[in-house]
This record gives sequence, structure tokens and C-alpha cells, in this order.
Amino acid sequence: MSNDNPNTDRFSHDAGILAQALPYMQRYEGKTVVVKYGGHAMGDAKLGQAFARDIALLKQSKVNPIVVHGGGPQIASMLKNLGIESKFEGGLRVTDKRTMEIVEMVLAGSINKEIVALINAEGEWAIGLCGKDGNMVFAKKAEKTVKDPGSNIERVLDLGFVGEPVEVDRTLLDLLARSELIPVIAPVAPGHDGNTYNINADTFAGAIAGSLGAKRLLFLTDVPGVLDKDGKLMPELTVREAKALIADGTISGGMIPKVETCLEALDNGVEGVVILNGKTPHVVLVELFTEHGAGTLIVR
Ligand SMILES: Nc1ncnc2c1ncn2[C@@H]1O[C@H](COP(=O)(O)OP(=O)(O)O)[C@@H](O)[C@H]1O
Ligand SMILES: CC(=O)N[C@@H](CCC(=O)OP(=O)(O)O)C(=O)O
Repeated sequence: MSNDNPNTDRFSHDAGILAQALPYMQRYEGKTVVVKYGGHAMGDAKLGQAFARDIALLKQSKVNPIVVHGGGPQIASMLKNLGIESKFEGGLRVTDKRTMEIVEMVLAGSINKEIVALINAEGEWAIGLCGKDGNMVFAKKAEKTVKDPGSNIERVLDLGFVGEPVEVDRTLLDLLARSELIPVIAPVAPGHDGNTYNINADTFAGAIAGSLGAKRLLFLTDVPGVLDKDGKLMPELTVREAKALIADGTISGGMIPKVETCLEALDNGVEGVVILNGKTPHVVLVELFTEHGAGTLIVR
């Protein structure tokens, strides 16, 4: 039979891609994937839509996706509009009572609902939550110290209402995993002291993924992954290799706490953690459902 259908080539190309993706889709079936969606990866409408489509497709592929989002730049811009200065110590936002109110409004309010709406527009059912909902996460005041570079003396930081997660109750998340709903979670949590705490979104995502023993924890950031001394992407790292890269200075700045959160999550039972570029459209699907992946996978 002669074949003069101009679509045949395209169809067989697409069929080839689907056939290759299938074993990867099966690998994640029924498994939990926590995706940390950072504030720097948001903001572009097309990218936001591609992200929401990826999350929707994961759910349709019977994966259990959980989104934990940040929103640092968005908080900064709201604070600026209100004439409040953003102040950071050791990478964390110094959060007084008024700032905490704004942080909660922006994270658990506008950003959270924007992501929910984007996923819903892809035909899925997302539900916006924060640590307060269903008593999911409790936090305590963060205890951080920094070494004074001149004297090397340790100084205790008072970051106000910055918290660290101390308890994660997975009841609500387990319930949602068995439902049609996709949780979208803001990193705000109550303390047993009655206060509300602002938690770094990477730390929060690590705690959620750890409590669920997630198959994957994906960090969407603004670089392709962990880069070596020549700026080349390192597709896979062990815990030992990652520690060595921190020690020799190859990993620096904001990548240090990110990789440290990855190592902690692995310690707490997450199977693999990936750092990848949130500015690449459909990076989540490429990472999970292709042989080559997209970022740096860190495993034990
Ligand atoms: N070895 C490295 N590989 C990749 N990025 C690195 C490395 N060392 C330092 N960085 C820096 O870490 C940044 C990512 O951390 P950060 O800005 O805190 O991310 P986010 O705001 O997405 O949480 C990168 O933009 C890069 O400047
Ligand atoms: C304590 C602390 O610093 N909290 C962060 C929470 C948001 C966040 O982490 O957002 P990104 O992931 O976009 O950076 C903040 O207030 O900016």
C-alpha cells in the first residue's frame, strides 16, 4: 500500500516519543512527586501555563503531584508598594508582625490561588492550602546563628516570625492523594504558641516530601541544575559528591541551602531530589518522563 499521507511521518515520530515515555510514566504511577515552584520561575504567563499543564498531566498519568510554592520576589514587590523594606539575614526574610501579615496574604492568598486557577484551567481540580489547613504543618521559631566574618564569633539571629517545620501530619495529604484533587501548598504554618510563621519554601517542600517518603522532590530554580567549575550541568550526584562540591566552593550562594535541603530530604526518606530550570517550558515532564531527564538528580 502506498503511503502518501503527509502526517504519517509526524504520527510515527509522536508514537515513538510516546512509546519511549511509557515506561517512565509507569515508573511513577501511584508515586508521590513534590514539586517546589519558586518565585523566580513564576511571572511569565506562557511558562506558568506550561507548568500547570505538566502538573495536570502528572495527575492524569496517575502520579500523585504535590505543589509547594514560594513567592519571594512577589512578597518583595508587595512590601515595596506598601513602603516596607525587605531585609534578609542568612538568605531568610526578617519577618516582623506586619511583614508576616503581608507574607501570608501574598503566599497563601494571591499566589496560591493563581497557581490553583492555572491548574484548574488545564481541566484538573487543584486545592490551595497552607500549613494551617488540616493541621498539616506546625512550625517553631527558627533558631539561626551566623559567624561574624571578622571575629569568627557566632551571633544568634532574631528573624522574627521565621519558622522551621517541626511536625508534618500527612492525614490530609493522604486523603487528597486518593482523590481527584491536587494540593498546592503555601509555606506558611502555625506554631503551638499561637503565632503564624513564614517558612523558606525549599525547607517547607523538603519537610513535606520527607514526611511522605516521596519518590521525587523537584526544585524549580533559575539555573539548569548543579553546575561544575566550568559551568557544565552535572546530571547526577551522590550525597558524598554534593558535599565535596560545597566544601571546595563549586556550590556557593543560594545553591548551598538548596543542596543542603536536598541532602536532608534524602536522609528523611525521599528517594531522589532534582534541581532543574523552572524557566525551561515543560521541564517537569522532561525530567520525569524522558531517559535523559533535565536537571541534576541527587541520590543517596
Ligand atoms: N554550582 C552551582 N550550580 C548552579 N548554581 C549555583 C552554583 N553555585 C551557586 N549557584 C547559584 O545558586 C542560584 C540558585 O539559588 P537561589 O537563587 O537561592 O534559587 P531560588 O531563588 O530559585 O530558590 C543560582 O542562580 C546560582 O547563581
Ligand atoms: C523565611 C523566608 O525567607 N521565607 C520566604 C518564603 C517564600 C520563598 O521561599 O519563596 P522563593 O522560593 O520564591 O524564594 C520569603 O519570605 O521570601
